[in-house]
Amino acid sequence: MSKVTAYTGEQIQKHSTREDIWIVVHGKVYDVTKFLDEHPGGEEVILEHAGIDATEAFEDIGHSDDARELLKDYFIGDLEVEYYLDACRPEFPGLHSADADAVTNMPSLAYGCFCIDVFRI
Ligand code: HEM
Repeated sequence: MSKVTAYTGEQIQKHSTREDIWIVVHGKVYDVTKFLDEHPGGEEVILEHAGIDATEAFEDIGHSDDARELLKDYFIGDLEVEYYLDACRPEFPGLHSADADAVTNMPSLAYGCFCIDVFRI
């Protein structure tokens, strides 16, 4: 099985233009450059989340199961563990500790620091 690449917040933030745009949803990184034109909700809302975590916006809209399936086509890797948690990286808001996915979908802990505080909440 091939290893999934994990990207840091800094790496992801470099891809924040219309020509090269990555976003993060539930700890997974997506290259949505080719999807921008096709997004039924328009490109503007995706551009607003260029290079950052779009989980909250994605969920607030209440995307369909089809939309969630579609995400898979654009998957390029995981968000590195240390960027998962707001507490660790306030400048790159990751998943919130209350989000069960943050724990269940967490990639290998081998990727750098881990913020233990989340489990105390
Ligand atoms: C790669 C990420 C995304 C994918 C694959 C995606 C996919 C879709 C799809 C398939 C729809 C049609 C309705 C549905 O099936 O739910 C949709 C609608 C929409 N999406 Fe996204 N979306 C993404 C990211 C976002 C983000 C980050 C926002 C930020 C707010 C957003 C906002 C919207 C809005 C406003 C609509 C229109 C809803 C409506 O007019 O009924 N989407 N999206």
